[in-house]
Amino acid sequence: MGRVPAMIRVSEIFGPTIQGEGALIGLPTVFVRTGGCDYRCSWCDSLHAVDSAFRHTWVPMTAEAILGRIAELSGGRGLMVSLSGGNPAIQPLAPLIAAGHAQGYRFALETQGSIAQDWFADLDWLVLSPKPPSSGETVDWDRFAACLVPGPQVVMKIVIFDEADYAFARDAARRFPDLPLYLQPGNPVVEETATPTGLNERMLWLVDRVVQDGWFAPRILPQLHVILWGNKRGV
Ligand SMILES: C[S@@+](CC[C@H](N)C(=O)[O-])C[C@H]1O[C@@H](n2cnc3c(N)ncnc32)[C@H](O)[C@@H]1O
Ligand SMILES: Nc1nc2[nH]cc(C(=O)O)c2c(=O)[nH]1
Ligand code: SF4
Ligand SMILES: [Mg+2]
Repeated sequence: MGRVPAMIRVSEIFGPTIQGEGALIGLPTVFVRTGGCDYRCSWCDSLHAVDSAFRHTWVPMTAEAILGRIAELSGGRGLMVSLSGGNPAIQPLAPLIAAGHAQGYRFALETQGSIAQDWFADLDWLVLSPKPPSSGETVDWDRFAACLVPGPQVVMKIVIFDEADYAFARDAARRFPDLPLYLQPGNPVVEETATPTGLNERMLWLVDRVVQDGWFAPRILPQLHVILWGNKRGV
């Protein structure tokens, strides 16, 4: 009997669009958003992939089926695939990454760093996004450090809403001085039907804060997709 392929729980697959955040900003990307998360950040902009009330919308898919959909969306041309969620680290993604590489795709994975997997080593990019105090979650730094496997380009991306989050980012930078750091202002209005407000003001506050401190290591970037499309899903 053949092996039953492990199922990946998928909330949505969309693109190509541009990566709106962090190190790969602006790069044409297909997103695979998995369903389910071990965190529940107070300001999560992707609750439809976190809250179990949306569980009925998550579809179990094989790696082969997901690659088929990526190929449809990309016209079969290799491009960057972003594995996000929810927490994609809780899904069996190793076969998808291996088969996708063979077809010319590259893979970035976005995770909070709460769960490490051996197969992170097979990624091209690993975006670790430890959660600041405003999220209501608490980082286990030992678990976070366990995510730092050799292989992918690893970067850190931290969302900042307030002064306490800023202090958290400074502490994270002291703990992991070798990780390129991206700071991203938080979007406080995440309902799909609502228009985000005050994005410019938050960005300006953060730029000011960093520059006034003489802290010249991080890059400060807005969520480009939110500027362009607001809280619309699937972009
Ligand atoms: C929805 S999460 C999914 C991946 C993973 N669970 C994580 O948090 O890294 C993708 C990225 O969006 C960020 N994010 C979520 N809600 C946000 C908000 N309201 N404003 C700004 N960034 C947000 C997260 O911090 C993370 O960097
Ligand atoms: N365009 C675009 N860029 C993104 N970067 C991170 C996203 C995410 O929700 O993981 C995201 C997203 O949903 N859309
Ligand atoms: S860890 Fe990521 S997906 Fe999970 S609740 Fe927080 S922001 Fe949302
Ligand atoms: Mg998002």
